[in-house]
Amino acid sequence: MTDPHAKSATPPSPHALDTPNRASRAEIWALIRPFWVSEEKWKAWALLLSIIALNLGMVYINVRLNSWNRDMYDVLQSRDYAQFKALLWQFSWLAFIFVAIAIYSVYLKQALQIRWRYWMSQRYLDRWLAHRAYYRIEQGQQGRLSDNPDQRIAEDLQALTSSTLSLVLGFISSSVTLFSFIHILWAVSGPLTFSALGQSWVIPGYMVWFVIAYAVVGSGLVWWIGRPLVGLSFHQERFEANFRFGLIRVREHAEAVALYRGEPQEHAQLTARLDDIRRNWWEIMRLTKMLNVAVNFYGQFAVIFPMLVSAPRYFSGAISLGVLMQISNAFGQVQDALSWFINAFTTLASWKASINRLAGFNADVERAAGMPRHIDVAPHAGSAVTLQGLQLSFPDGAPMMHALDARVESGEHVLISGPSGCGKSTLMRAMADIWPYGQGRIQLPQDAPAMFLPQRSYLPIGTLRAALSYPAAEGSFDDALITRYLGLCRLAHLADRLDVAANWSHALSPGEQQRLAFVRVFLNRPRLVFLDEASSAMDGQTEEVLYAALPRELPGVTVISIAHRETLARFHDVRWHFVAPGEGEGGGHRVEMAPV
Ligand SMILES: Nc1ncnc2c1ncn2[C@@H]1O[C@H](COP(=O)(O)OP(=O)(O)OP(=O)(O)O)[C@@H](O)[C@H]1O
Repeated sequence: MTDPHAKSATPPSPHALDTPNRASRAEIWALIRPFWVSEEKWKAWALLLSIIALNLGMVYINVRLNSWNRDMYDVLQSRDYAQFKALLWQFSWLAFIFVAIAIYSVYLKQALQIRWRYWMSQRYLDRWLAHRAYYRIEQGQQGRLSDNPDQRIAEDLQALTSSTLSLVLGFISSSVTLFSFIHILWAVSGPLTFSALGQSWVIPGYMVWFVIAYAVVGSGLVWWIGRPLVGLSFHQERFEANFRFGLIRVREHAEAVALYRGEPQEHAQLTARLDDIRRNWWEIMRLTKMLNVAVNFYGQFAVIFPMLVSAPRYFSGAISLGVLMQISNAFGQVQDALSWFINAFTTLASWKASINRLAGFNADVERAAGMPRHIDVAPHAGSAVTLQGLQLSFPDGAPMMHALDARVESGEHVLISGPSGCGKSTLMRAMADIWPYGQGRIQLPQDAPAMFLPQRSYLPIGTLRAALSYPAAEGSFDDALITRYLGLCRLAHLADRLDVAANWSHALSPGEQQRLAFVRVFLNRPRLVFLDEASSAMDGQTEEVLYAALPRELPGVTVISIAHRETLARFHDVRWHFVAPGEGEGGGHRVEMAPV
């Protein structure tokens, strides 16, 4: 059995960028809204409003610093030492408040972000694990349903929460900055008068128009050059995930790869994945280089541009040095704020992509949860397991098993046999209510807890005690009881390792893992036990010991087992044998019943 990380990962598709699900406004709202009206809402709103207040405080300090800038240069020009000292003090406390606000605005934003992400992730985990959506999404629906639920839950929720906050907070502070500094710029820049076409022209607040033109043209150019980077970085993430997944596969199947001497194959497929990363990375590098040319020229020129355009007024004596510096500073603020709006499109694009993928994931979970169940599995008051007109089909609707009517009395032991691939495990999946294809009715006794043992049991990574107790929580059983059953299942040598944490699916042999699964049965004491070749890796003698122990340790237990070894027949009362359909006879395998 594999590590849970590897289990949850499906091979990431390089086409994951193709997000056919375009989230509607209602879906976007449905994704964003719940947290803000949940039980967490008071803290969330308090944090958000505090952050907004801090951001507005920062804009205010920037406005104060802008006037300070003007005063400082004027004082320097007039060589007024007393005023110079006063301004230095003023700067000190302004800077102190600014630093404090800057630190706490980031800190509170991060706090809000983790609260929101945690809350959303919990909700998504609930939905993914409920109604066995996690299983149905993987089962038979590949290609149609969205890939990588693990990435949706881990990465997209993180991206959604952080990008939404950045966009909202950025929008508010950039709007306020823009409003405040355009106001200042308009007030201090004065009119530009010039002659053209034999006429005299006056442009009021001309710096405002210059900064708008500069930011729109400059940031627009930067955005236009950098636009393909959004897609490329998404691809990069996929390729990285693909590569990581390949490495995990080798790690998880290390023994099989080693026995097959599959290293050259593995090397080739890992190199192919690495090549994808490299190819995409070169594209990213090429674009980043072009982008850096634009960004650096734009940034550097922004330092002298406002001076250049206000120089005529300064040299004509219309404005002081302080005002020149104030214009330059206000120009920078307005330009930054405008650039934010232009660059926000990039963040918006990735935010929208995350939204689309999450909306797709939600739709898949809903579809999986609401998948029509033609096989009705229901509890009933009786003590028998009954199958009424149970037919099994393949996912495409082709018949797998003929209609079956059967009854398993409490305490009865049924052996299911038949050729490989005929549908034995599927019959058990149907009884476990995880196979939706087919029709008919299955009734299980309502007060009889059931336990299904597959050929390879799932062993959680953790202590041996936790693995033995699963699905019950660690600590549910006495050590003395665990030790007794370890002895019964011929695992006494593990008794002193109950507290050892390990990846037990790697540490134990397949036969030991199957014996461990039997310990679980004895500890959890179900009334119904389904064994799907659950002892196939054991030696015949141990297998018989464990089959014999079942009714002795769990008196009255009902056992339905699939097994290939004839020696096990004597532990059963009835045999259900799958018989292949004859020539020209459709409808899948027939099940014949006979006493053993
Ligand atoms: N998720 C699935 N999608 C499509 N076909 C499936 C799926 N699961 C099982 N099958 C098919 O259903 C058939 C029955 O499978 P099942 O696992 O029940 O066989 P089995 O009788 O238990 O075989 P074995 O003895 O080898 O374990 C097989 O042909 C298998 O390929």
